[in-house]
Order: sequence, then structure tokens, then C-alpha cells
Amino acid sequence: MRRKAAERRGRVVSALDQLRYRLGLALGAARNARAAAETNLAKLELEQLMVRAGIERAGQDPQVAERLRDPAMAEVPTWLGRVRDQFYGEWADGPSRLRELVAASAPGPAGRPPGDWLGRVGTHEGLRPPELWRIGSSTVDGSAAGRTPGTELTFDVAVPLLDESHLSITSAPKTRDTVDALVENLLMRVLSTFEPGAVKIHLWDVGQLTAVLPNFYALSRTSALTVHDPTRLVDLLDEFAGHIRRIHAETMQAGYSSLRAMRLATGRRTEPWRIGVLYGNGENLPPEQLRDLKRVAASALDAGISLILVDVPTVLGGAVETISLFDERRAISSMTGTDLVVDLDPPLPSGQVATAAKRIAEALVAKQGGPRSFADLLPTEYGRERSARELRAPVGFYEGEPVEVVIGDATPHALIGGPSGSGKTNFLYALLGSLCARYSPDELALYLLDFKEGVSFAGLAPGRRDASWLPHARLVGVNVNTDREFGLALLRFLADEMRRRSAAAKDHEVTNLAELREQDPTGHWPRIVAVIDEFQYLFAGRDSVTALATSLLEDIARRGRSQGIHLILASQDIAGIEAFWGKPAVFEQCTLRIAMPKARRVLAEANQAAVAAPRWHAVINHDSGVAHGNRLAHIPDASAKGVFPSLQRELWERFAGQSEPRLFDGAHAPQLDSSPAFTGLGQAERPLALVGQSIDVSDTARGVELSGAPGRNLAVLGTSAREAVSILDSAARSLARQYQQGDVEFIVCCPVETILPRARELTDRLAGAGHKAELLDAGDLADRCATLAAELSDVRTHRMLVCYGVDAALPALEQKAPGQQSGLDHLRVLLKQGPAKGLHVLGWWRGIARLKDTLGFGGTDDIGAWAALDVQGNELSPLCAGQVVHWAPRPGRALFFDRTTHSSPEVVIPFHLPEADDD
Ligand SMILES: Nc1ncnc2c1ncn2[C@@H]1O[C@H](COP(=O)(O)OP(=O)(O)OP(=O)(O)O)[C@@H](O)[C@H]1O
Repeated sequence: MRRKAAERRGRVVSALDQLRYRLGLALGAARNARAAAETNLAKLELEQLMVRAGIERAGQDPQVAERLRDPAMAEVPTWLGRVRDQFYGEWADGPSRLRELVAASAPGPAGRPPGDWLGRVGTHEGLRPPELWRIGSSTVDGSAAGRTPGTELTFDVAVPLLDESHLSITSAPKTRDTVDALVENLLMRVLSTFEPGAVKIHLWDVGQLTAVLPNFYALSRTSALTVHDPTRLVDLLDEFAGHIRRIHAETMQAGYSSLRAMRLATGRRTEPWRIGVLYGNGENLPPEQLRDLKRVAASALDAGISLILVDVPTVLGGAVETISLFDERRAISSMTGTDLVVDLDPPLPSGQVATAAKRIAEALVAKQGGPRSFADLLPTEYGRERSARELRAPVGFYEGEPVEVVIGDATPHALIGGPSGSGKTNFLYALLGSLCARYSPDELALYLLDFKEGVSFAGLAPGRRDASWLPHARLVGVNVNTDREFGLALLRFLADEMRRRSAAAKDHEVTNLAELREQDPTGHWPRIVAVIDEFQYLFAGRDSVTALATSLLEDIARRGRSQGIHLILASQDIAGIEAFWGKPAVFEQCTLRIAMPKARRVLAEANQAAVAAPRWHAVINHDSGVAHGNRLAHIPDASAKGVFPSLQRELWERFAGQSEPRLFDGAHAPQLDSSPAFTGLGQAERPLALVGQSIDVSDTARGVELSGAPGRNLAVLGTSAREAVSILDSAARSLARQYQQGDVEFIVCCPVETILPRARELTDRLAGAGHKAELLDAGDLADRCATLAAELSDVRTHRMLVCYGVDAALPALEQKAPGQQSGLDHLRVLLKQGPAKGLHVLGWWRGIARLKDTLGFGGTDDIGAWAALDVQGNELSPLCAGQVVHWAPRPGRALFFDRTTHSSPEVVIPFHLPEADDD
């Protein structure tokens, strides 16, 4: 028992020994590994210190010297030396390669000696900026490059800047003049490279109000150079942040990741480069400013903004090159590495810099000088652009540079506001001219509607004085302020077109216009721009027109974008449009805002840019009116006499073959004789009695089909004689065109004395057309009604009883001999049974009550169609199946309802009667 226990103990002890042994081994290994790692770390740290100080000079660095005392570190300098020798060994022709590289990457003023360029104004248009900008040179000993020891090899040192990198400069004591010379040299190289205006410089110096780079003074009077308040770094950073947001949005919308990418792809420079030079004092910036600065620096380069920081201690995001000065001539730079000393270029002669700055400033002023003209908005060749992705055109200029408007996916619709006389119409002309000159009618179709009293778009359609028209215009609507229905018709048309495009997109399995055009290259899919000037009229009432207009506008605003249907809405007073604010969706979809001087509520609430905008300028904002999107532009005078018409004529000749636009002029009633609806009439089985022109996008007339169905009579209601006469005239004359001679007979009766000449005229015209037409004496009406009623069953010809002022005949018609039927009874028979037998009544009643008296207890069924003039809507409901009728009577318009074709009445324009004007 005891032996067994001793054995067991022995086994345990030996197992424990084994364990201890193994643990000991493991611990020892870990200790060794740790010691090795620590030594390695110390070597790497030393290596880093030596590289930072420069291998040649490292021995003088007290930190390095201290570490080198450790024998374990002895191999570090040896190793670094070997690496360097190996590097330079392969670098025998390095200096000359560098020289060539800098010469290629820093052409002209970017790298050449100042004598070659200083004082000359640059001409580079700025598509591809130089990649490097010279700051000095560096010299290496030939032995390092495999040459004879003692020979010196010199090469140029240059730094990247525009689009490429920021620059951080650290001064040494008493080197401010050197730093200034370095910065001045760099900026002068940049300014002298490009055409004036391509670069803007912003100077900020924490310690100085005005005297930063004094040789540049002449430039500070132009937009090329701005000196910022030393206490307001925040303003400068805000300004840059605003540019970055705006430019980022613009480039992304156009499908590019940076301004540079966009410039290279499109071959156009749309923005200047901006260089911010910030002089600090070596102390840390307050944390908030530091954060803002880092944020700006991180995305600035993609927006063409580069920073040059002098003694601003910060680690910037993005690419940064550094220059650290040792003394008044020498520095080290991240471009060359710490081992090479850069001999900075000597300062440029200050007098010459001042002269050069003055010349550049003068050239810039000359370039920007004087207001630019409308012709400056136009391209050299017309109709070259494609609208598949977007529409883009300059509308004005800011400091000589064009300012563009973009209508596309991100800014599908535009809102233009400004008080009367602020230049909205002029802006629209500038925009339309600029767009139409760039895009052919196959790329852009315009629908133009002006609610203003006046004829601002009228010239775009063919007129008496100028037969040309704007070939892009498909519709021109003027003087429509009383015809909100026309606005509605346009919106309906756009909504239908939107559906048509959406169905086509579905068929081709695509989601937007660009793809549809790709998939259906032979289709006709221009971008559609609908301009509605003074669009607030659309919302002028609290009625069904306003309700419908609002919902259609909302629908188009929401869904038009992907179908290439764009709205441009202009108004004097956007703030005052109540219905508009009740439905903010339209407002929100109008992400392109154009504020004329003093415009209210077009831009975002806190954005006051429109208040300060000078005359004939506009604030163009593609960011829903948020301040960072503001672009101020001077708009050239596009409304001066002959300016737009001459472009129109050129475009008309260039794009000959485009059909005329439809012109809708609310101030002119259409002529029956020239209406295609009238001239196109021929013999028909169910003839149409034309009542008037429809208020619609398509040029059509409305009429009543006089078939044999019950109720196929026409009543004209109200006291307005001119319109009533016109309606009966057009109805009878249009019917006359649809019958062969002998197939129809017109019986015209006019109990209203004053109208008699009109009735006679009509009768003569009908007779002149070869038809049987008789002007019945009012006193004979009752008897004739009796005869017509009696003959109803056996007449073979069609008969039209045209009666002007039936109400005036009522007293005579009502008379009846005892036991006999009255004339009225016979008229009722004609109204009820006539249509089936080919007899139709076209009558004018001057009041609804008199119509009801005429119809008697039989109700209104025998009047299947009517045209109301000065009659209130509520009086009309019984004639319209009891529905609520909105109708504000107005001269020259009628409310037309045909039970068989209408669900609700529609407004029509009775045709113009030339001879009736002679009254
Ligand atoms: N950029 C401009 N340069 C020169 N003249 C201009 C400019 N813009 C407008 N005008 C002139 O100012 C006048 C008013 O301009 P416009 O008709 O465009 O203003 P509006 O805002 O449309 O005014 P309203 O709403 O009263 O029609 C016009 O006679 C026009 O010639």
C-alpha cells in the first residue's frame, strides 16, 4: 500500500519536473524573442530618425548620437549606407532623368527661368495644367551617382500643386522673406501660365491685415486675388467648403469623380482653380478651425482647390508635399527626400513681379470688361450638342467666365422669380437662345406658355412681320391669362407624353431617357422643356382648374425627370402663390432656382444673395437655393431689338423643314374660314356642327354631331349676341359643307330685329353654297313649325331650323286657337322627334328660363348639346345631369357641353366673325 503510494508520488514529481522544464524552455524563448524584437524596434526607430535627419547629417543629431552608442545599433548606419549606395548605384543617370522629367512636367512658366516668362500674360486655356512647378534645384555629389567623386550633378526640384497636391511649408527662424519669395515664385509661375481668370488666389495671414505678398497688390483689385481678414479664417474655409459642395455636386451629377476628370472628358474648363495660401505662426489653430481646415483639405483637390500652408501645424488629409526651410536659401522637401538639400530659387525681382501682376490684372479686367453680349452666349457651330444626358448652356457671365444652367437628372425643373421688370423674360430669352443654338430640334422641343398680358413669346411663332419661327418651338401660347384651361391643356399634354415615354421605356426595358435613346436610336425622343411664364395664373382660382393644374404639375414635377420632360416656371411673386405652397412637392422638385435681383422666396430662406444681386444679374443656384450653390451671373441683353430674331432666323434657316409651332393666342379668336377643322370638312354621314375652337394643345375645333339620335339639337344660351351669332354661323356653315346640294335645307329665322342682318348674311352664304336656304319672317315661325312637324314623316331632305332668339318668338309661338296646337307645341315636337327624321334645331335662347319655358314639362333631354355664354354655372347644372358647373362667363368664350361626348363642360372659343366687327 505504502509502496504504491510512493510510486504514484514519484510519477507525479517526475511529471511536475517535466512540466517545469518545458515551462522554463518556453519562458526563456519568449524572453529572447522579446529582446530580439525590442532590438529590432530600436533599430527601426533609429533608421527612421536617421532618414528623417538625413544620412549625411544624422551624426550631428543628439538623439541619433545617443542611440548609436549602443553597440547593437552599429549595423544601422552600415545597412542604410548600403541601401543608399545600392540606390544611387542604379541612379547613375538619375539627375539627368530628373531634369528631363521636370522639363516635361513643368513646361513654360511652370519650370522655365523667369526671364523667359515673367511679365507676359499666360495663354494656357487650362485643360491639362502642368503637373509640377519648379521651386529650386538640388545638387548631388557625382560619386553617389556612379560618377567621379567631386563632380557635382544638379537637377531641378519641382512640386505638384493644381489638382494634385497641397503644399505645407515650414519656416526656420528669420526665413519669412525666403518663404514669401518661395510662395511668390510659385504663384507667379501659376498665374503666368494660364489665361487670366483661370486661377483665383486667396491669401490669409494670421498676423497681417494687408501686406501679404505686396507685389501682388494690382491683382487684389481683381477677382484673381482676394486678401482675407486675419481674424476670419472661418469665412475663407466656409467659402471653400461652399465651392467644394457645389463643384462636387456638379461633377457627380455629370458623372465624374472630380473636376479634373470632367474637364478632361468634356474638353471644357468650367471652374477656375483656387489656391488658398494660409500663413500661420507655428501655433496650433483652434480645434474647430483645424477640423474645418482638414475637412476642406480632404476634398479640395477634386474641386480644383489647393492649399499652401505656411507654418500651420496640421496633418492634412489628401496629398500633401512638404518643404522645410533650414536657412534663407536651403530646404528639404518631401519630393526629394530628406537626404537632398534643395537650393531654393532666388526671389523674383520684386519690381518685375509687381509689373507682371499689373499686366495680368489689366488683361483680366480687359477680358471681363464691359458687359458681354447675347452673341457671347452662342457657340460657333449650331446644333452640335446631344441632350441624351442633360441640357447645358451658358446664360450669363461672371467676371468674364460663362455661367451655365444645367437641366438634367439632378436639376430637372427650374423656378425663376423676380419682381416685375427685374429681367425674367430677358433671362428666358437668353436661356432659350443659348439652348436652341446648341441643341437641334431633334434634341430639344419647346412648349412655351406666357400668362402675362402681352405677347412676350409671340415672336417665336410666325407672324405678319417676320415669317420665321423658332424651329424648336412646338407650341407657343400667348395672352392666356384668362384661359387657364390652356395651361391645363399643356399640363395634360405633358402628362400624356410622360406616359407615352414611360410605356416606351418599359417596352425597351430601360428606366430613363438616355437609355431609351440608346435602345431606340431611330425614335424621336427630344428633351421637352415647357416654359410657363407667370405660372401663378394657373392657380388663380379656387376651382377645379386650380385643383387639376396642381395635381398635374405635381405629377410632371415628380416623374418628368426620367422621361426628359422639364418644367421652367417663372413668376413675379412666388411667395404669393397660395396653392403652390399648399403643395410643396412642385417647389421641392424645382432644384434649379433662378433668382432675379430682389426676388423673394426663390432661394432658401437664409440665402440673401438675391437681395444684393445687381441689376441685370441673376443668382443661379442648382442646389435648391442653398447658399453654397449660388452663382451670380450678368445676363446679357437678349431682348434688345433684333437680337433674338436674328438668331431665330439663322436657326430657322439652319433647321428648315421643322413644321410651324402651334400658336395659341388668347387675344385672337380663330377664323372659321382658315380653321383646318372647317376647311377639312367634306361630305359626312353624321355631320358636325362646329361650335368653336377648343382650348387645347392640338389645333382642333369642337362641334355637335347631328345624328338621328334623340336630343341632337344645339342650344346657345345667354345674351352675348356676338358669340351667339358666331356659334350659329359656324354651326350652319360647317353643316353646309358636309351636304351635297339638294340634300339639306336651311330655314333661318330671326325674331331679334338687331340681328337680322346677320341672319340674312348667313342665309345668303348658305344659298351661295348652293343649298336651299330661306330667311323666314319671324311672324311665320309658328305656322312653319306646324308644317315642319306635319311633314316630319315624309321628308327626304335634311332640314336645319336655325333660330336667333327663340325667346323673342315665344309670345307668338305660345298663341293658340282653341282646340288647336300652338306653334310652341309644334316646336316641341320638332325638338323631340326631329333628329330621328333628319330635322335639327339650332337655336339661341337669351336666358335659361326661356329655354325651360320652351321645353315645358318634357325636361331638358331634347337639348343634347349646348353652348353657354353669360350664364352662371349654377343655372347650367340641370342641363348637365345635375353636376356642379364652374363657369365664370367671359367675353369671347363659351362653355360647351355635348351629352354624348363630354363628361363635364369645356370652354371653347367661338370663331371670329370678321363682318360682325363692323357693328
Ligand atoms: N440683362 C439685361 N440687360 C439689359 N436690359 C435688360 C436686361 N434684362 C432686362 N432688360 C430690360 O428690362 C426690361 C424688363 O425686363 P423683362 O421684361 O425681362 O422683365 P420681367 O422680369 O420679365 O418683367 P415683367 O414681369 O414685368 O415682364 C426690358 O425692357 C428689357 O429690355
